[in-house]
Amino acid sequence: MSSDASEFDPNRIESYKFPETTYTYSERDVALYALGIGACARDAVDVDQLKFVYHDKGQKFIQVLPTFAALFSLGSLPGGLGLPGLKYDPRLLLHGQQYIELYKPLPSNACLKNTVSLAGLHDKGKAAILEIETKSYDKDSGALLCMNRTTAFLRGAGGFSKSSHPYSYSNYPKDKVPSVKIPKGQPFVVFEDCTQPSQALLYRLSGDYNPLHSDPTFAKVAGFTRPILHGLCTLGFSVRAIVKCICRGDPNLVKCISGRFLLHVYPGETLLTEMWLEGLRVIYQTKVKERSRTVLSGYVDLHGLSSSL
Ligand SMILES: CCCCCCC/C=C/C(=O)SCCNC(=O)CCNC(=O)[C@H](O)C(C)(C)COP(=O)(O)OP(=O)(O)OC[C@H]1O[C@@H](n2cnc3c(N)ncnc32)[C@H](O)[C@@H]1OP(=O)(O)O
Repeated sequence: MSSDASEFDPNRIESYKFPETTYTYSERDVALYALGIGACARDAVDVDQLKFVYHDKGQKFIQVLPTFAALFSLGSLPGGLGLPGLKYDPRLLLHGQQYIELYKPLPSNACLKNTVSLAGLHDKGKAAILEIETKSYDKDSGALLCMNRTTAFLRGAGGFSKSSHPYSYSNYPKDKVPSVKIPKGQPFVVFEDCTQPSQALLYRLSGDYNPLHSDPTFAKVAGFTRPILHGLCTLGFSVRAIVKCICRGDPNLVKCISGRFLLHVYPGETLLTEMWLEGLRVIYQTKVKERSRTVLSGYVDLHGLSSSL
């Protein structure tokens, strides 16, 4: 049976072969990203942060924060989500989740080859959930550096299932689904950080130019009183807090990162990142202080613990 080209067609989406893409970045991009997620904003000589924006203490290369890897996922989709069979309103797209596995320390400049595939597609009735997997290889050495699984929550695009059973496709086992239970006890540490009113305007220069984060009229159509912060910016603030407080500034202790965006953040709001340590897993949740609302939760797995902890 042929389907109408303007219809949401899960089979066409599933069979789409994404083109391979390249993504090149320099130390300038690394430093700009770090500033975009608030590094050194409160203290320009912070010993745990300066190395992410400057050749501190004569270091040869600027160090790379682990969440920088998330940029490769959006960078691997230069045409955005214009997939055949995917019918949705781009104004209603929200970032739902981000999952990152890091296999090697990220170089401070590189040319990457990205392979992209569909990781999941789910009909939630009021929304469609689309998951995209990106594997990033160093083009010169061929080494696999990291994998991203990016989840888009497409409001209003659900209801496309053809049977009574809601459509659900995943290319990874269900027990690998990032889920997190926040412990009942007091957090091991809480880190407070202020986002700036201009935070999203700075962060967008790292490559996500969606007007949801900069254009007041667009933001209103999307259902917000003003432009909201990029989810990946909030994730960057939270993981930077974990690198500072638990990894004692060492970005290479981070093995894997998982986060679910629970509520939007307005630029200028204060973020409180609460962290619990369970073995080599840091469970975290981030709250907006002014509204007492949790906006992000997830976990970060570490290779080991800093000896000074
Ligand atoms: C793929 C590449 C393109 C990515 C482009 C990224 C562009 C960047 C955009 C942004 O940065 S937007 C800003 C960051 N994101 C946000 O601010 C979103 C914050 N979250 C919310 O507002 C809400 O959580 C929500 C996403 C609107 C969902 O809330 P809602 O109340 O509508 O959902 P529920 O009724 O609780 O759940 C329905 C169903 O969906 C599942 N689900 C809920 N939240 C998420 C989520 N964040 N990610 C993935 N899935 C989610 C939930 O489990 C339910 O499923 P079932 O349990 O019923 O099976």
